[in-house]
Amino acid sequence: MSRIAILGAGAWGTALALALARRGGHELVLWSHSAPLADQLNDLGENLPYLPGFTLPADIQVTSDLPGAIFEADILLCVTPSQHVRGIISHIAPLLTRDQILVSASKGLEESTFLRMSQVIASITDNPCAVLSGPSFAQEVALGYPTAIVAAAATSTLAQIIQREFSSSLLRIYTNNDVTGVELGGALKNVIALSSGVVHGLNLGHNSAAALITRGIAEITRLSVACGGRRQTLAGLSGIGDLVLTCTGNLSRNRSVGIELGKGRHLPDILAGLNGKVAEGIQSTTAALGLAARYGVEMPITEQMDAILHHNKSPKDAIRDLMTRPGREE
Ligand SMILES: NC(=O)C1=CN([C@@H]2O[C@H](COP(=O)(O)OP(=O)(O)OC[C@H]3O[C@@H](n4cnc5c(N)ncnc54)[C@H](O)[C@@H]3O)[C@@H](O)[C@H]2O)C=CC1
Ligand SMILES: O=C(CO)COP(=O)(O)O
Repeated sequence: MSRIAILGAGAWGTALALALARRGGHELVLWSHSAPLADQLNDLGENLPYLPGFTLPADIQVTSDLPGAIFEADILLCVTPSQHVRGIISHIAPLLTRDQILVSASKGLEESTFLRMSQVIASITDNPCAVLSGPSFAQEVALGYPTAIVAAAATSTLAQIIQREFSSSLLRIYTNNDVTGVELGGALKNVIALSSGVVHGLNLGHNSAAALITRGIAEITRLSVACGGRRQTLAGLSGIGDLVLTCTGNLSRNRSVGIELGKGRHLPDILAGLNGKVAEGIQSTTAALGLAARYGVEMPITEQMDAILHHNKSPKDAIRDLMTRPGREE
């Protein structure tokens, strides 16, 4: 039996803990950065703030003791919001043994450095690192609905270890050795999901959403290829798969934030209503534009999203400016 430490007790960490518990075969520890939340999880057996309605099996250990959680863990599944990954990995790096595997399931870019999560991790430790990404609303995974995602690692051996350890009849895992494409697909779809929410909030119908999904994958692919990813990866689960899910699914937080922006609400008010839940696209928009500038890649939707989020541009003006750009070949 291997021991898996799940670092992050938000919706996704909790849903993965439930999926792994159902699968069986692992000793599971779920770490929360918040001691009161860990106590509440232990007392109630339910994650009320982030994933209410699901009972955590008693054999999942819940703790806020980070060194204790990672001690003798074979796999450390890092599933905190992206902007906290550096702090947590820096904290545990001196405690890691060489063969402990790190897996990032966070979907975002570091706002200040534009780095993907596996790059953040590699800048701190040489431990093996893989990535999990793909279309997977936490609530649906917790409900046990069939879900397919990708395990990406530089070597197929490592990707296959993750495939083997996480697969079940409800969670199908494909492998991929294009870590760059898989991570950028997962992070950048959040930016387009925000924009898809904006057109929904403006009541602009289905054509506009389909246009954003299609032109969104075009700009995600351009940037990913410029960064060294494979075009084909963006046609997969962690590209178009996750993009379609989050641009159309009502469970997407990024899309929900976009809807509120489209309705004319201000970002600080919307964020206050999220009660600590993350919409990663907000920070990833800034980082994506930074990468786009570095590689000379055109990202018109991301640019307009940045203007709405961070420069008070009105959503209506942003859509008008997208529609009136000079004509292009598809
Ligand atoms: N919710 C979902 O359906 C999915 C989420 N993801 C990704 O998983 C990552 C985590 O998202 P969720 O679990 O949804 O989060 P969430 O929005 O449910 O909860 C926020 C999390 O941030 C934690 N947090 C707050 N301050 C912190 C700090 N200072 N240090 C460490 N942690 C802190 C909270 O304890 C909580 O675990 C994100 O990158 C997200 O994109 C990926 C797939 C599905
Ligand atoms: O990544 C997700 C599903 O694959 C969840 O998307 P949101 O963060 O927009 O809710």
